[in-house]
Amino acid sequence: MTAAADGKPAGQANILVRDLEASDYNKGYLQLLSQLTKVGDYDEATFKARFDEMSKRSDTYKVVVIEDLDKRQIIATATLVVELKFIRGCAKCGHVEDVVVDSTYRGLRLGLRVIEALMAAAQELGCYKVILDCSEENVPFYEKCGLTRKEVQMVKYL
Ligand SMILES: CC(=O)SCCNC(=O)CCNC(=O)[C@H](O)C(C)(C)COP(=O)(O)OP(=O)(O)OC[C@H]1O[C@@H](n2cnc3c(N)ncnc32)[C@H](O)[C@@H]1OP(=O)(O)O
Repeated sequence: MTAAADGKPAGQANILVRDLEASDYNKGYLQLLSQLTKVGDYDEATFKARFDEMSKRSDTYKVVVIEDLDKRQIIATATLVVELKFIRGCAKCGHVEDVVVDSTYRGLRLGLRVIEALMAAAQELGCYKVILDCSEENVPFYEKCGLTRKEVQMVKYL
């Protein structure tokens, strides 16, 4: 991705779609996530410990990122969590979480790219469906990604 002088992206992207790496702590991964929600204040060792826990469960967690190779910056991410079920012959259900594209890179189909990557991973991992919760305003985006509206979300914070 070449960025124009005003900071807005322009031209063809020099990007890489790949799995999250521990070194992405230093490429703005948490700053990107903070554009989605509160991340909290913690150091690199804490990030690395959580990264290692997730890496050990690679059949359960898949975190996809897009790196701007010129800036060495993480500009998009999404996470797949695979739930093991007893129903449907011990099926697996994929949950998409924590989808965010850096505000200066939105509208460049990078959101679509991370969702496509997760859908491919969900298929490879044997999920029979993929579900997610989102705001009303993001429904058109997910419809463009091939999902359809179903049921409602409920929550209780603990
Ligand atoms: C499960 C969850 O995590 S839900 C949380 C989702 N994340 C957020 O709300 C964080 C803030 N928002 C963002 O990071 C981004 O706006 C995202 C992730 C929602 C979308 O990423 P982008 O890279 O901007 O979207 P992208 O360019 O891939 O859009 C794909 C298509 O959806 C359309 N689209 C994207 N957002 C919207 C929208 N809000 N309303 C209507 N259409 C939209 C685009 O126009 C495009 O259509 P096209 O194929 O006809 O060109």
